Amino acid sequence: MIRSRRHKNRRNFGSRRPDRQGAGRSGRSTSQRQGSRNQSTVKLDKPIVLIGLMGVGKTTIGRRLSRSIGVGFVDSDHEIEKAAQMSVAEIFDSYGEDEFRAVERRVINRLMQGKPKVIATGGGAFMNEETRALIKKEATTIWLNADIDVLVERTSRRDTRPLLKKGNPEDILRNLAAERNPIYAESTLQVRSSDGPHEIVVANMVKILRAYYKKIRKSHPPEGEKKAKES
Ligand SMILES: Nc1ncnc2c1ncn2[C@@H]1O[C@H](COP(=O)(O)OP(=O)(O)OP(=O)(O)O)[C@@H](O)[C@H]1O
Ligand SMILES: O=C(O)C1=C[C@@H](O)[C@@H](O)[C@H](O)C1
Ligand SMILES: [Mg+2]
Repeated sequence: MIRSRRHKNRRNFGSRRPDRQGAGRSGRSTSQRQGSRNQSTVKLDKPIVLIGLMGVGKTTIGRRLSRSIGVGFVDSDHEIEKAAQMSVAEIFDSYGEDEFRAVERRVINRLMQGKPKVIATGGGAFMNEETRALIKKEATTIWLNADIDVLVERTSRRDTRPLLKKGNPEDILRNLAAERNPIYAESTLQVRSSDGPHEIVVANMVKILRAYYKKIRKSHPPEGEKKAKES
């Protein structure tokens, strides 16, 4: 089992609670403070979990989405790297993918506790049966999707994804899309991550989220509202 270098005596290092990470003296995270300036705060009942292939924008779009709706943001790959004090590539090299997936499940479980926030996952997280069951039970999921040629270009910008080093990145992404897309399609919502400014994708996400919350709150009004209607 991977052990945190910072927490050598702690087993299951992925279980540390993150609630106040990135929080300033106000106790609110940077993205919460920035979000409150944008006047588009959305009240979340559950975390929003972003899923999709490598390079689709889970991290960069997710961070912007969190600012835009005034909630916190965390990224499971970054949290794993922080806890292990190793990069994702080093974890794959030293411990293998199975161990990475086990740590990823624990970290995502921890990240879903506490105040609802936006959580960007690694591209393979939702493919793990246990992790998927946990995410589907506890979160609203958004599948970010894009064409393969767009993903090839975006992932070519950084050499940090171990799965893409095993051969031709375009072939690997095509195979992963064929295998994963039917599973990603189990998400609550889907959004295209087309090329162009990130803000356009974020605005589209906010629109789709608002429509979804409106629909579910109409069919399942919060307890307070239900009582008011009954009386
Ligand atoms: N909608 C978009 N338009 C233009 N560029 C984008 C868009 N979304 C992401 N990018 C760019 O693509 C690259 C990869 O994005 P990002 O790291 O957010 O992907 P990811 O889904 O988190 O990937 P991974 O699963 O490997 O963590 C970054 O350079 C990012 O700025
Ligand atoms: O798609 C995947 O399986 C991965 C995506 C990255 O975010 C990392 O989580 C890791 O490189 C594996
Ligand atoms: Mg990412």
